[in-house]
Amino acid sequence: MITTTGLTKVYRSGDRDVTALDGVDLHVREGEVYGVIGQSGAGKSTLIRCLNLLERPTSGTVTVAGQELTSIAGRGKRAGAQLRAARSHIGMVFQHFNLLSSRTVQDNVELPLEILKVDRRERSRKALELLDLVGLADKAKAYPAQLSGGQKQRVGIARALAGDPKVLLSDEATSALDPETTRSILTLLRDLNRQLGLTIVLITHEMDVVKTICDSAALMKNGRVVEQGTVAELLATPGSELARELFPVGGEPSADDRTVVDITFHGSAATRPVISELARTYNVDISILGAAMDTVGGKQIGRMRIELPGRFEENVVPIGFLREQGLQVDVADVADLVPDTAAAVPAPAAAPLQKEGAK
Ligand SMILES: Nc1ncnc2c1ncn2[C@@H]1O[C@H](COP(=O)(O)OP(=O)(O)OP(=O)(O)O)[C@@H](O)[C@H]1O
Repeated sequence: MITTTGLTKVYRSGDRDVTALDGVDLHVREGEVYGVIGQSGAGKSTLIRCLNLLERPTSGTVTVAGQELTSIAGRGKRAGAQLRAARSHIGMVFQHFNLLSSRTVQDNVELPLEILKVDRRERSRKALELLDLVGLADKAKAYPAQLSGGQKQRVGIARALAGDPKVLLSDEATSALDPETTRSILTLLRDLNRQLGLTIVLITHEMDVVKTICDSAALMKNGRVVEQGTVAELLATPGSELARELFPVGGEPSADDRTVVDITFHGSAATRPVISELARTYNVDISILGAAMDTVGGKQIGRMRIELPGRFEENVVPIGFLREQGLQVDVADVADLVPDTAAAVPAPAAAPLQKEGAK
């Protein structure tokens, strides 16, 4: 549904250039909820704004629903009309809602339809239908100031859907909301994705958002996408930072002559008794050091850190057994995990994906 190739954006800031996007190749499949995560300044906002050409990329291409937007050249009248038409298939939701305070809720939702020159009756019909869809049928005549944050975002979502978009872009849509309201907005986005077959790209700095509704995710750093794929693919990728952030498992070994193994379960492997099979088959004592089980995009996924007696060389066969079961198995470096040794040689800390402050 969305493909970018070599997407690059360089801003001129005073007398220096800032490369906000540095050759981004993104692939978003039709009907998926795709999360882009990264720290403040990683280039997430720039990426999402380039997807509907709110921001003109310096180079590279953007193709949405088969149409290459970046080939609609220039800023003339004709290019403007073409771009408006293409953009009507792409809705956008903003962190601070961007509602017009002087207009009623219904008139805010009708705004994109006015721009598309839809007649008044049809505009009104469509706006009321969308307000019903987002659960605000009774607020049509209210003004934004009379609404809660969550209700304002519902209006923002209804407005974004006015042009019957195939794609919805969400720029930190929940980061101004409290946790409960965040959950209700994420549920609404998930329902819209399923009911309307809407493809959703959302940018966020919260791993919980990815965990709650995303089928796929990309991690951005310094203007580049450093990891991307379905959540299951990421979990199956050795050393994936996103997988580690999604399912952090801690736990230190009881001594340094132990083997520590991180196991990722998904699909049918999540429900098989592999640990007890391992213990029985190899008559080995297994300690569970840490574990996290969760449901991601409706699928059960989990990670577990176990400890086996003896060093790695003594555990090659049991580890091979786990791999044969189709599990993702990563052998941890015990020297990094034992506190005394780790203090002498500090492991690089995984930077928390937190916003460092509002822009
Ligand atoms: N209009 C602009 N002019 C100059 N530099 C800009 C502009 N917009 C963004 N940048 C720079 O581009 C880089 C990427 O910014 P961007 O807003 O895309 O990051 P982000 O990941 O969305 O961050 P945040 O989570 O804080 O919103 C940053 O270094 C930023 O300072």
